[in-house]
Amino acid sequence: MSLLTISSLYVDFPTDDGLVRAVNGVDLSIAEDEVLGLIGESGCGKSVLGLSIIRLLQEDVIFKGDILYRGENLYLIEKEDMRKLRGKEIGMIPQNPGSSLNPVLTVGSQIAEPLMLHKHVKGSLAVKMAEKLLERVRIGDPQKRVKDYPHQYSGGMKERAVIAMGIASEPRFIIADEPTKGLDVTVKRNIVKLLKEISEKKTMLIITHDLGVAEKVCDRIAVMYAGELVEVSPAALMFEKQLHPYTGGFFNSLPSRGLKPIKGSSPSLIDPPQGCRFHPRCNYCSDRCRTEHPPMIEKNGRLVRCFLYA
Ligand SMILES: Nc1ncnc2c1ncn2[C@@H]1O[C@H](COP(=O)(O)OP(=O)(O)OP(=O)(O)O)[C@@H](O)[C@H]1O
Ligand code: NI
Repeated sequence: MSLLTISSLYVDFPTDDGLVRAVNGVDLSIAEDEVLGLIGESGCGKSVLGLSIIRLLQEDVIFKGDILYRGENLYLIEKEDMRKLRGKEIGMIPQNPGSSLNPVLTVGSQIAEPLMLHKHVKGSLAVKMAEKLLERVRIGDPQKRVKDYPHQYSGGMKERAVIAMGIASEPRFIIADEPTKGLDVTVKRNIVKLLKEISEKKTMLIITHDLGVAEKVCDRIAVMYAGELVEVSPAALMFEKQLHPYTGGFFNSLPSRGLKPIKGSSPSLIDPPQGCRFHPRCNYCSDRCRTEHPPMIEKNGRLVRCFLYA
C-alpha cells in the first residue's frame, strides 16, 4: 500500500521573466516503510517537489495535481489540519540547518517547541525529551548541549539537531532535503549511519546529491531532470546499470564516480527544450527526441523516460 501518492503534479512560479515550470507532470508513490531517494542536479525541482508535499510553497505559486497521504488529498484539507499533520505525521528535515535553526533560541527549546505544541507536553518534560532526542541523534553531553545556542554547534551537530527536530514527534513519514550537504567526509559518514538507523522504522523521502546516501539508505531512487522524473528504479538496480542517459551522466559527474561533467548546462525552466528535455545534452539523441516528448516507459520493473527503450 502506498503511503503517499503524487499524481500529475505541476508547480509553476510566476516571475518577471515568465513562468518557471519547476515541477512538470510528476507521478510518484512512496510505499509504507519505503525509503525513496530523489536525485538530480541543482535547480531541477527536487526541493519544490518536497515542499509541495507538505504545502509549504509560497502563496502565489500555480499548483496543479493531487497529493494523497494515506488516501487523503493534502490539498483539500484545511490549513489548520495540514499544520497539525506537518507536526505529527510528516516530519521535515530542511535543507541548510544553519539557516533553519533560530540563532537566538537554544537548540533544546527549538526541539521542545513542537513537542509542546503537538504533543501537549509541558515545558520541563519537553526539554527532557529534547535531551533524549539529542542523545538519540548521538550528540555527546546532551544535558549541556540542550542549553547551547546553534552557533555553539559544529556543522555536523547542527545537521543532527535538525534531524532531531524532524523526528521529535515520531512522524510516520519524513522528508529530508540534502541532509549531508556541506559536511566533510567523516561527519557525512556518521550522518548516513544515523539516517539509515532512523529509516529502519520510517517511510522517508530523501532529497540528495550524494550517491553514497542514495546507495546506503534508499530502497528506490527517482531521478529528476528539468522538472520531470526521467527514471525510477530500485536502488540496487540503478547502481548496477543506469537506464536513462541523464542518469548515467549524472552518476559519472559526481566526485565518487570520476567527476566527468555532462556536456552543456541544465535548461531554462521557463522555456525548456522541445521533445525530450535532455536531448540537447544527450549522446544518443535521434530526430524523434528533438520533436516528441517521451512518456515514462516500463522496463523490467523500472521506469524510464527515453525512446531508447520504446
Ligand atoms: N520561489 C521561487 N520563485 C521562482 N522560482 C523558483 C522559486 N523557488 C524555486 N524556483 C525555481 O524552481 C526550480 C527548482 O528549484 P528547486 O529548489 O526545487 O531545485 P533543487 O532541485 O532542489 O536544487 P538544489 O539541488 O540546488 O537544491 C529552480 O529553477 C528554481 O530557480
Ligand atoms: Ni533543493
